[in-house]
Amino acid sequence: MPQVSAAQYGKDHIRVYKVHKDANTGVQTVVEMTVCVLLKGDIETSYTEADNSVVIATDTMKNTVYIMAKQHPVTPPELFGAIVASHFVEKYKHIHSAWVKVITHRWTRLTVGGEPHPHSFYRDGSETRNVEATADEAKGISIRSAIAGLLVLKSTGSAFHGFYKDEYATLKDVYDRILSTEVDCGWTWNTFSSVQEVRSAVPKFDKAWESARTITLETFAKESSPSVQNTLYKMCEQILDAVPEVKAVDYSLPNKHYFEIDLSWHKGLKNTGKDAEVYAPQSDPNGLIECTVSR
Ligand SMILES: O=c1[nH]c(=O)c2[nH]c(=O)[nH]c2[nH]1
Repeated sequence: MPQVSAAQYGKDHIRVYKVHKDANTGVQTVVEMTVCVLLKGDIETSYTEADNSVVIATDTMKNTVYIMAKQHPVTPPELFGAIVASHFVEKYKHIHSAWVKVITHRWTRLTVGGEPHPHSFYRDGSETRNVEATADEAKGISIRSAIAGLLVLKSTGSAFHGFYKDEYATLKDVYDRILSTEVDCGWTWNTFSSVQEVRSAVPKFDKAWESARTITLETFAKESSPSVQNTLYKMCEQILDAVPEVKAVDYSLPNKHYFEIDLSWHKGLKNTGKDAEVYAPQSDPNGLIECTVSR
């Protein structure tokens, strides 16, 4: 007899924008998010018996996100994610776990004539601040905060040599290479027992995001990198040091390769090794280096 061994459902790509208007100064502040909600619980019969009585419509989930955004702060995203996730497990007896992902997009205030503009913004890059909050009846609220889509490149200060060589290996040791990656860096907080506890931690969330971002960028720039693996580990160590309330840090780093081009066929042009100037950026395949470092 087949049985449902795992099931969750929800609404993805709920796009929400919220503006805060300061009545005294006229300064407006905006937040744009893309939210995903996935619910688990006693919902098997909706799959096996077409029993829709247990189904909170995904349309209802979308409405709920709008209402929560109206009634509560949407920043920091850790708090908003926890509020939305907890709502579903508290409101519906048969829902035992809710996973909410909040992707916050960048709207950076424009500077006009040297002054911050009161209501105009620009998208400075595809980087996003992401939060996954899971409210679980039994386990409390777990939160993973992350930086995603942060594209970086260094034109020197990276090497890769001494790797395993056998009859399948063709890559040569390289002592000076281009290193480029799109950072996905996450940090998982010690579990919270309630939304109230998340609320008490509010000042820590922005600070942790700033620390993780600065550590990532500065280590990437300053470190003479022997491999993506080792540079990534050094970033994890520093974030664990900087944010005592997190229990684990993870990175997923694609290695975006830039290949040298031998142009010697054209009038003996030198364009390899120390003479390399023109490279061919590769879109695929790419290396993918991942690691989680826990205390
Ligand atoms: O930093 C690197 N790590 C690898 O595991 C690897 N593999 C590879 O081909 N190039 C690189 N670079």
